[in-house]
Amino acid sequence: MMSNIPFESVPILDYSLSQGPQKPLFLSQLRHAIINVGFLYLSHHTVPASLVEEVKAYTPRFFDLPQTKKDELRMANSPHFLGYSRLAAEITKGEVDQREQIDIATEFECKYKEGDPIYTRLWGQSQWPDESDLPGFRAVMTEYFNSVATLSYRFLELISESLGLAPDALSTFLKDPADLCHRGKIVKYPTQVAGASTQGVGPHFDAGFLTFLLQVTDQPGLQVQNPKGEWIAASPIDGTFVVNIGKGLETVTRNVALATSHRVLSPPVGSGPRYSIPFFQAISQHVRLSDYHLDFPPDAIELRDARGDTHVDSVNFSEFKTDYSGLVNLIGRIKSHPDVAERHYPELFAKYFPNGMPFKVSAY
Ligand SMILES: O=C(O)CCC(=O)C(=O)O
Ligand SMILES: [Fe+2]
Repeated sequence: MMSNIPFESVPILDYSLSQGPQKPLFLSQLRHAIINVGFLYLSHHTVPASLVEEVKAYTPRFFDLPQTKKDELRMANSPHFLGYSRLAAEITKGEVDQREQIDIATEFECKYKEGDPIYTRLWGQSQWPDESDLPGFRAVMTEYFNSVATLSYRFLELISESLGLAPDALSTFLKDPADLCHRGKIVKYPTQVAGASTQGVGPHFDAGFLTFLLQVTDQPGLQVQNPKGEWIAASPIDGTFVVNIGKGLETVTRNVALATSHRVLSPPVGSGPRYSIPFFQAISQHVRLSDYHLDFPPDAIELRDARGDTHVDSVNFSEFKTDYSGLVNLIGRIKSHPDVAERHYPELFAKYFPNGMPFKVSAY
C-alpha cells in the first residue's frame, strides 16, 4: 500500500483516529494519501451529521425554484463571481459541462476600494434566494460552510504533521481565519440525455489548498486519475467527505502533496440527477507561494521522488509560481466566466480575451 504503484482506489481515513492514541497510524495513512493519491475519503469527522442531512435536504429544493428566481441570482451580477450559473454555462477542456450551479462563500464584507490590488475585489457577499422563497437555506448553508472551514483548518495541521512539518507550517498561509472568504458551490448534474455528452465536469485540478466535497446523492460519476492515466471511481460513501489537494498546496509543498486531476460523468439515463457540494478552502490573497520554502525531512522528499511525475489529462495551472494567490484565483475566475469578467473587470477581460467574447471558454 505504501509503494509507488499507481493507486487503484481512493483511501478511506477515519478522522477520529487522529484524536486519540492511534494518531501515528492516522498520520502514516494520511502521508500516503497526500503524497501518492491526492484524494481521500474522510469518515467520522467533526461536521455534525444532522447539519449534513439538512444541507442534503435543501440542495434539490434550490434547483427546484422557478427559473426566473434562479436567474435573478445570476453570477453576472456579482464582481465576486458568486451566484447562479445555468446548465451548460461552463466549459472545461473545450467541452460544455453538463451542470447547473450556484457559487456561494462564507460571510465576507468586501473592503476593496479604488487603488487597492484588483484581486481584493474577488471576495465578498454571496447572492442568496429571498428568505420567503427558501426559508432557512442561507442560514443552514452558512453554518455548514463554517463547520467545514473549521474542519479544514484542523485537517491542514494534520497534513503538516504527516509530512514532517510543524503543525502550523501550512496554516501560516491562512493567517487570520476571520479574514478569509472560503468559496464553494452547490451543483446539479442532470441525467445524461441519450446520445448526448456525458461530461458533468471535464478533467481539471482544483486551484487552492484543500477541497472538501459532499456527495449529496448516491450516483457514481466522480473519477480520479491515477499516475498511469487510469480513471479510478470515487463513488459516494455515506458519512464521508472526499478531500483533495489543489494546485496551491501542491505548489507550496514543491509537489510533495499531489494535486490530482478529476472529472464527473453525468448520471446514467434514468438514474436521476446527481447533486454535490464542493467547499474550496481559501488562503490569504496576499501571499506568493513561491516566496516560501518549507523544510521537509528527507523521507518526505524521497517519497515524492519515488512517486515521480504524473501524466495527467487535464487543464493546467502555473500562475502560482509567480503571482499573488489572490490574483491567481481572480484570473481563474476570469477565464471560467468571461461574461462576468467583461462586466466587472473590463481591463482583465481585454487582457485574457483580446479577441472579445470567446465562443468557448476554458474553465478550471
Ligand atoms: O461534483 C463533484 O463531485 C466534483 C466537482 C468538482 O470537482 C469541482 O467543482 O471542482
Ligand atoms: Fe474539482
